[in-house]
Amino acid sequence: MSHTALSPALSAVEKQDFRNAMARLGAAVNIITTDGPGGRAGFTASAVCSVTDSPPTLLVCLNRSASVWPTFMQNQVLCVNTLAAEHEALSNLFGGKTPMAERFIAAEWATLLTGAPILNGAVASFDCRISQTISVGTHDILFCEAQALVCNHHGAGLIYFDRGYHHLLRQEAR
Ligand SMILES: NC(=O)C1=CN([C@@H]2O[C@H](COP(=O)(O)OP(=O)(O)OC[C@H]3O[C@@H](n4cnc5c(N)ncnc54)[C@H](O)[C@@H]3O)[C@@H](O)[C@H]2O)C=CC1
Ligand SMILES: Cc1cc2nc3c(=O)[nH]c(=O)nc-3n(C[C@H](O)[C@H](O)[C@H](O)COP(=O)(O)O)c2cc1C
Repeated sequence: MSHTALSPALSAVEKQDFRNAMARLGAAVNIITTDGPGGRAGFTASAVCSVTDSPPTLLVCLNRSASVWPTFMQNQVLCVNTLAAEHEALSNLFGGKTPMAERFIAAEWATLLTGAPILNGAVASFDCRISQTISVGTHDILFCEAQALVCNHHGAGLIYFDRGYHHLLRQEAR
């Protein structure tokens, strides 16, 4: 049986159409930090998700053209700091272009096991070692095995949806 390929004009998804559709997927906002021999760095990421609880693993997608990419590759440790509603301005600071020292001075940080900066007041922080990296297109998928956790059960979460920030409150807190 022969198959007729769809013409590229019908099957190809334009980059901008893909982005417009992706903008409709609400996602938590995170600041991903690292520290170690390569120095300290951090960036804002919405492309983060849970992979498996055994071993406890998340993934983070990082654009290889980001200024922070070499630092993460050198350090091989990172912390996924999931932001609270109050961290909207911080999210923009870590979202690109701002010099690294100016990003970190705007908040308070601690460390746990790996030395990656833990953000004070984050709704959750996952202190991780990078266990595996896979390149897909422009991005690297970093598989991150949690070594230690901080979980904050109070306060509102921060969601990025339709190219804007939204605050999430538990139903009973409204
Ligand atoms: N996964 C990523 O690398 C993301 C990058 N961004 C960057 O933040 C800035 C502002 O983004 P928006 O206001 O949401 O407008 P936008 O039109 O650039 O992006 C809309 C949506 O498309 C997806 N997206 C954007 N750039 C992407 C990329 N290079 N690779 C894969 N998916 C991508 C994201 O889900 C994003 O929310 C842009 O520079 C964008 O590239 C934002 C969200 C995710
Ligand atoms: C809301 C938001 C979500 C983002 N999500 C991602 C992401 O998941 N992956 C990524 O590589 N960049 C993401 N970015 C862009 C990076 O934060 C930005 O490229 C990074 O700070 C490096 O910028 P620089 O090269 O100017 O340092 C996001 C930006 C914003 C504002």
